[in-house]
Amino acid sequence: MTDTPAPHDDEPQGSPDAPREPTRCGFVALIGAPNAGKSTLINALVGAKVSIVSRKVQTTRALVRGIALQGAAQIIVVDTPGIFAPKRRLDRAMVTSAWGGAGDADAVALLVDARKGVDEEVEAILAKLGELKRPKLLILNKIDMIDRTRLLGLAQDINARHPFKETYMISALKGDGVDKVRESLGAMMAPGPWLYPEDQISDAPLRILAAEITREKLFERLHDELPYESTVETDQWKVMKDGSARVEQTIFVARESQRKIVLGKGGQTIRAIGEMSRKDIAEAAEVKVHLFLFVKVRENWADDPERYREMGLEFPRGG
Ligand SMILES: Nc1nc2c(ncn2[C@@H]2O[C@H](COP(=O)(O)OP(=O)(O)OP(=O)(O)O)[C@@H](O)[C@H]2O)c(=O)[nH]1
Repeated sequence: MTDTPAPHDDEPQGSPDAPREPTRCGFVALIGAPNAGKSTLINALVGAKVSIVSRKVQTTRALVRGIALQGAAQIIVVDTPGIFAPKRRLDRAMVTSAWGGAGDADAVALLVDARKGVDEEVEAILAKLGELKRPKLLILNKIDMIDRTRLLGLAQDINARHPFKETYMISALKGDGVDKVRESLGAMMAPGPWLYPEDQISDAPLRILAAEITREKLFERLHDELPYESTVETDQWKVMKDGSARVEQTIFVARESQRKIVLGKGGQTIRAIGEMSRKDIAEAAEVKVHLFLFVKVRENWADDPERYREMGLEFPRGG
C-alpha cells in the first residue's frame, strides 16, 4: 500500500490570490466593401465604453478603430485602407504592421453584406485573401434583412472561393451573433500583455481621433502650403476634476519654414486651427476640451527608419 498524500482541500479556491487567466492581445484586421457595416460592427464589438470613434475619420496613419475586450483578451480592431494596394510608403508600413506586427495572432475578418452577396469588390478581396497566412473569419452581416435559406448558399459559395476558418452570420445593427464573433476573435489572440493598459483603453481611440481632427483642420487651412507628411500626435488626454479634458498635441512639420507657416503671424494660424479642432474634438468626445497645440520640426521623418521603429512599425523596403 502506498501512502498517497491527502488532497489539499484546504487550498483556497477562486480566492483573490488564485492565478488569473493569462492575458492575450492582438490585432484583427476588419475588411469589407464600403457599407458592409464595419463601423456598426466595431461599435457592437467594443461596446459603449470604447466605441468613441463615432465619426468617420480620414484614416491615414491611425488605423485603430476600436479595442474590444473578451475575458483576458484584448482585441485591437484595425482598419486597413488600401490594404490590397497601398501606394505610399507609410501606408505600406501600416499594412505590414497590421498584417505582420502581431505575428501569428493576427486574424482577418471579412465582413460581407449578405444582401449584396459577392459583388465585384468582394470578389476582388477574396481573390487576394489567399496571400494572407492568417486565421480568417467570414462574417455575413445584415441577416435581419435576408432570408435564411439564401444565407446558407451564400456561406457555401464564399467558402468555396476561399476557405474560411469560421463563418458567422450576424446582424451588427441588432447585435445578433456579435458575442460569438467576439469570443472567436478573443480565442485567436496570442498570449501576451495588453498593448493598451486597461485604464487607457477608453481614451486610446480618443487620442487618435483627436489627432486626426487636428490634422484635418491643419490641411483645411494650409492645404497648399504644407506637405502631406505633416503629422499630429496627441501627447496627453487628461480628464480634469470637472470632467473636461486637457488635450495636448504636437504638430510635426519637416522644416522650420513650415513651422512658421503653421504658427502664422503672431500665432494667429495655429490659434484658428486650435479653435476649430477643439470644437470638433469636444463634439466627438462629448466633453469640454482644453486644447494645447505645439509645433515641432522633425526632418525627413517619413523616410527615417527610426521613426517607424518608434511607432512600432517596420520600415518598408524599396520605396
Ligand atoms: N439592416 C441592417 N443594417 C445594417 C447592419 N449593419 C450595418 N447596417 C447599416 O449599413 C449601413 C452601413 O454601415 P456602416 O457601419 O457605416 O458600414 P461601413 O461603410 O462598412 O463602415 P465604414 O467603412 O467604417 O464607413 C448603415 O446604414 C448601417 O446602419 C445590419 O446588421 N442590419
